[in-house]
Amino acid sequence: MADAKLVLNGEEYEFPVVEGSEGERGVDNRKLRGTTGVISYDPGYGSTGSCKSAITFINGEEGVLRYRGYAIEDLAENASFEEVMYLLVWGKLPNQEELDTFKGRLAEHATLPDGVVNVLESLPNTAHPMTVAQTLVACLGEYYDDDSDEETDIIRLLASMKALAAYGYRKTAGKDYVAPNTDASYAGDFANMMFGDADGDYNVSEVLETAIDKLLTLHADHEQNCSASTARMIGSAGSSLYASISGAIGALSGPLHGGANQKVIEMLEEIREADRSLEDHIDLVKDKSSDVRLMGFGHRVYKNFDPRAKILKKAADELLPELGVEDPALDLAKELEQVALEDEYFVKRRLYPNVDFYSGTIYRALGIPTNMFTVMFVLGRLPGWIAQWKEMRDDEEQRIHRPRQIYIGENKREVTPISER
Ligand SMILES: CC(=O)SCCNC(=O)CCNC(=O)[C@H](O)C(C)(C)COP(=O)(O)OP(=O)(O)OC[C@H]1O[C@@H](n2cnc3c(N)ncnc32)[C@H](O)[C@@H]1OP(=O)(O)O
Ligand SMILES: O=C([O-])CC(=O)C(=O)O
Repeated sequence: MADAKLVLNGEEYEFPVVEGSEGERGVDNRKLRGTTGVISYDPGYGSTGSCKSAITFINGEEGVLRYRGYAIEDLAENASFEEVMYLLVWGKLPNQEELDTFKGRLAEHATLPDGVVNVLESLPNTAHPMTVAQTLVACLGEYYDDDSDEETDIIRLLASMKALAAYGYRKTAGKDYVAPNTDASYAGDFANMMFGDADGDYNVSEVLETAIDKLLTLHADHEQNCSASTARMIGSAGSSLYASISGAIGALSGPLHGGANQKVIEMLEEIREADRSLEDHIDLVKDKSSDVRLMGFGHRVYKNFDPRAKILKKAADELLPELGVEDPALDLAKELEQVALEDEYFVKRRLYPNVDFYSGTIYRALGIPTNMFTVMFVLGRLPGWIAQWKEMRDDEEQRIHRPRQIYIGENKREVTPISER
């Protein structure tokens, strides 16, 4: 039986190849495209480049984030979310004519097909909004009876997402659906469908519209994170855009990923309700047996600071007074950040607030219910997922995503009769 080699933390180990595998059949793996005889063990893919990408650049040491070369700070300040969507998906900032055409196409596809609304109606009111979003995206493509092309699917999905998100909320709130307003901005239309009066005129304040627009931009892409990788993984099998994005929503819902924004507010509430000191909470987090993490802290790539967390903290400080909202959770979050950043445990592991730490206090001030926070993330991240999916599909080197494993199970065995086991 041949042995194969495993490289683990720079050291080589030998392990037996199970009979019948390529090694045994005498295929020299190294001669096959991209299949090496040595499989590196990299759980969680911490140091595996899964693709080449021209979309988003991150320097985790310096806290730099750029979409297509533009700094996140610049885009948040000087570009609308529609421009950012266009930039991510089509690779350039649109000129006025391109932007108008894009907005026109979004408006054309903004109304949800009746069948999708029927599916929404059939879901239980207790379903988590992320389950609702994932379900509706998975079936959206089934309700168009034409042979659509890739570009139309992209537009449809981008255009539908704001109604999918807002209607999910209105259904559980027992409110009538508000029709899309094709003259409004993306952020404004979402806000109107979410909070507007079904019979009333468009009446979204500039503060609300601007805040949502910026939040969406800040969340719009983040290279090969878990959900974007999921979209690429699913799409690499030739699966549809809808299937890929639906899977990405499932990945984002997890508390270690986008679901952390909901968990942060729940954690802050729990600390307040239990009247627990911040030091005690930090001790709980540090106690590995508690399995409690400081939600909204830590990041695979940022090891110094997350630029979005800085922007969001400042935005929360400015926006809450502007909205006339006082939220003790914001002060608590700031104090908790301070206590954590002075603690050796966090310093040593280079754990800092991530994008999810302050976003929830803003969502809450805007009137968005806690269980909708991660759906807000979906709304922002959608163009990033689409851009990643499209880039993968357009890449000539692309092939089905298929990591290998280090088999650690039993070697070849034979079935013994049940009476002898
Ligand atoms: C949009 C986003 O997805 S941003 C991330 C949102 N998620 C969260 O906020 C959840 C809390 N954070 C985490 O769980 C992690 O920091 C993640 C998932 C973001 C990154 O995980 P990884 O890169 O795999 O880091 P990993 O889990 O290996 O952590 C490294 C060390 O720091 C510790 N650590 C990491 N994050 C935290 C945290 N938030 N609280 C306490 N300890 C933490 C780990 O226990 C580990 O300690 P050890 O070396 O003693 O075992
Ligand atoms: O990049 C990651 O691992 C998580 C993510 O999506 C983000 O921070 O926006």
